[in-house]
Amino acid sequence: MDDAVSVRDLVVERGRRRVLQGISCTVPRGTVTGLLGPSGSGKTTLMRAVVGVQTVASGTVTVLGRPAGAAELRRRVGYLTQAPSVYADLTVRENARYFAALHGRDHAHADQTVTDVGLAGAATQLVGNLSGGQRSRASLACALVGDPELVILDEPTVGQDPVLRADLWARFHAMAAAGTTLLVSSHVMDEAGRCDRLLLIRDGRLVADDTPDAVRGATGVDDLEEAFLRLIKASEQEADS
Ligand SMILES: Nc1ncnc2c1ncn2[C@@H]1O[C@H](COP(=O)(O)OP(=O)(O)OP(=O)(O)O)[C@@H](O)[C@H]1O
Repeated sequence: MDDAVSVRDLVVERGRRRVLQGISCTVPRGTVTGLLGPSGSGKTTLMRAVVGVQTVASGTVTVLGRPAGAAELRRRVGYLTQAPSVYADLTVRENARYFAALHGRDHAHADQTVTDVGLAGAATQLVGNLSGGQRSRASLACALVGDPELVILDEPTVGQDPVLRADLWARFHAMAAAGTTLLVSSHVMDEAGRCDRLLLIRDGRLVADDTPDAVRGATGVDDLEEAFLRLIKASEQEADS
């Protein structure tokens, strides 16, 4: 099976609104797949459905060959939410070691993961005293420390400076090269070009599911932001006709 995630005809309603309107897409194994779209387009909702914590109205979500949310997937899927999920009264290192222990990993592995997200210099600081960007990276370390086969990252680079963002993307690609599958959301279009594949959603509908080069080729423009605008206009014209 080549796809880590397969979504078919997914419909999700939240607060009586239909926020995913029949999405079908796949995330191939060993890739960094970008999930892009404007604020409120449904990125987090789709990620929640993949993790298995979102009630769905209809459709199917298959993750690593099992229904999303199956108990056996818990150790195989890592999820970074937008709200950092770390203990404020523990240090970065203590947080990483705690989550590592839950996955049967040792201290050395936890400390390496802290270094991998660029937090070696803050390892002994209490998470409650960190900046927002640092806290987000501490949370990332805890999501990655169990070496999940599938990693779902909701806007992992928000609040990071350009050098750190580049480092994190290099890290994501190294993980993919080693066989991990990553689904990474962003509403920063300049990050789209860093992905192997792109899923573009708008108003709960999929507008593109392709490689960055194929998106450029289909629209005839090099700039991915402009390419997405063209795809959105084309999809709106299709919907109106
Ligand atoms: N708990 C909720 N109850 C009702 N509606 C919700 C709830 N959470 C999200 N929504 C709505 O669902 C839609 C999709 O939200 P979602 O968080 O998936 O978007 P997003 O693309 O991740 O946005 P952002 O980039 O701002 O994080 C939005 O219109 C939002 O207002």
